[in-house]
Amino acid sequence: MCGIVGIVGKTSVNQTIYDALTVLQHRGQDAAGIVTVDHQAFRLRKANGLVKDVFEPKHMQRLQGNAGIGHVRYPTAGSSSASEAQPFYVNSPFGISLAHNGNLTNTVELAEGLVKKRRHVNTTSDSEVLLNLLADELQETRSLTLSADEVFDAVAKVHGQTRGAYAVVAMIIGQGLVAFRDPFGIRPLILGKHESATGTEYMVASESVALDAVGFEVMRDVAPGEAIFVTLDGQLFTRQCAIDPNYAPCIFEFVYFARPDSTIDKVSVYASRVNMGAKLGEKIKKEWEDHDIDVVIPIPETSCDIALEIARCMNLPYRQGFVKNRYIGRTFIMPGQEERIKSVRRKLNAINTEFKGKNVLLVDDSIVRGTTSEQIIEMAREAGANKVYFASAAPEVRFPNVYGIDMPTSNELIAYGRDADEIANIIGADGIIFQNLTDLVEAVRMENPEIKQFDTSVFDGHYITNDVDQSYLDHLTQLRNDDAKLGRSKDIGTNLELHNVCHP
Ligand SMILES: O=P(O)(O)OC[C@H]1O[C@H](OP(=O)(O)OP(=O)(O)O)[C@H](O)[C@@H]1O
Ligand SMILES: NC(=O)CC[C@H](N)C(=O)O
Ligand SMILES: [Mg+2]
Repeated sequence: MCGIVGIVGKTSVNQTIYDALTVLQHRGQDAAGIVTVDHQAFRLRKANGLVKDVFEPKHMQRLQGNAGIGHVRYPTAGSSSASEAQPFYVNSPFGISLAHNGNLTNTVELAEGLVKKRRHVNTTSDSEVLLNLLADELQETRSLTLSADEVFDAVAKVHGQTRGAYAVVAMIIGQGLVAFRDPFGIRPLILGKHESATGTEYMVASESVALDAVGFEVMRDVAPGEAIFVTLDGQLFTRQCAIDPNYAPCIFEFVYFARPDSTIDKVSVYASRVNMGAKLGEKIKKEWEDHDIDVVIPIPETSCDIALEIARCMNLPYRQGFVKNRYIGRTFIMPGQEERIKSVRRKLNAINTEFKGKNVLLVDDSIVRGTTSEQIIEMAREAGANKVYFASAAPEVRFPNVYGIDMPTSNELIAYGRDADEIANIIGADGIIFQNLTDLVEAVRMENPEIKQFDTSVFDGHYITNDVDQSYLDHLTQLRNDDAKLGRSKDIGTNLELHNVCHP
């Protein structure tokens, strides 16, 4: 789940993009990049690492210009090499740079098509394919100055060919900023503005929190299928570019990915999590009528708001029994299972007094691979808990994700082919309870009933783009299982590296 940002400002945008990326860091910890437009040249800095480590003062100085885009990466395609960090660049037409959140499901077919058009894609990244596709459509225009309609026609043609999830920002030299969202709006994208002394500045970002952090005011969500074009002198154009847009945002954004202080598609992520807590609390009361739970304890950080509501609903005390090391990032989006396992104990530590002799209900937003729950239950027992129950605010995750969350194989999912008792057994819980899918959907929809459906594929195997079959999933397994990823990581550095050219 990557984070993207794009700004057309009236003064230098480097610091604003940097600041926006720091509050989108929870969406991708592997790599970061910024491109700015400095007169007729792109300035680029991208590398592996966190935002604070990637951009040193010397890089920031080079990132001159009043317009730019930025990206934080959590890889779901290709390798994790720095050369596959984003934004990507292509020199024709005009010079285009692009950053993408999501994952295409027909990358192979699109890449083959590009080869036939004599376009070269140098990496295994789906985002570089997407950039070349956009470039190829823009190439059809003949004018030196693009009109908004020419840009929108190109986006419409991109929609016509691509399948999967994509929220995109792209910068075209001499022309402006383009942003668009796939026809299902699977990944989030929001538009904002800032009235400066010299005119209106526009910004698009993955989450509203990025706008808040840099003093931009939210205008609205970019609609599924819609495109935004902001000229370099600050004129805003918008158009629906999909033939049949069909709102179906990814429900996992609300469960886990997004920050609670963001609003996505008019849904407060925080409020939706509180609703998840209320629904799950009711279910626990109903199904475990004679429970002997003494205390509710969240597994920081994402589940805290959910657990607090469960405790309120069940009339039980809520205690922060685990302390989170604030310097360790999110474990789920770390690249390898070994690192994820090690990081749970580095990240969370128990306060023994909160567990000693008690029957505790541990709450998490979700159980995916079971990496966290298994170790946390062990820690609760080591801390002296009597019984350890477990509640998950999301239903059992049984199907791979193909839209920008890196869980490509069923086998790695703890709930795959197992019922609740078997899962409880493996993670060592005395009892386990999962949210119902209908309750989860309702918890989010309560905040915006206009959303009629969500992508819930990880729970029910129904892939909203209707193009995902078993052979595609098998292909994905082959491509992205841990061994394959490890193999590819050895290639790091062998790609043509068209980035970080430094003029001292
Ligand atoms: O079953 P698993 O494969 O372990 O995945 C689920 C866990 O991973 C996430 O936490 P993470 O540490 O990534 O982030 P957080 O601090 O935002 O909760 C999520 O909140 C669950 O705790
Ligand atoms: N999580 C994402 O949005 C990933 C974007 C893109 N597919 C990549 O791997 O870089
Ligand atoms: Mg967590």
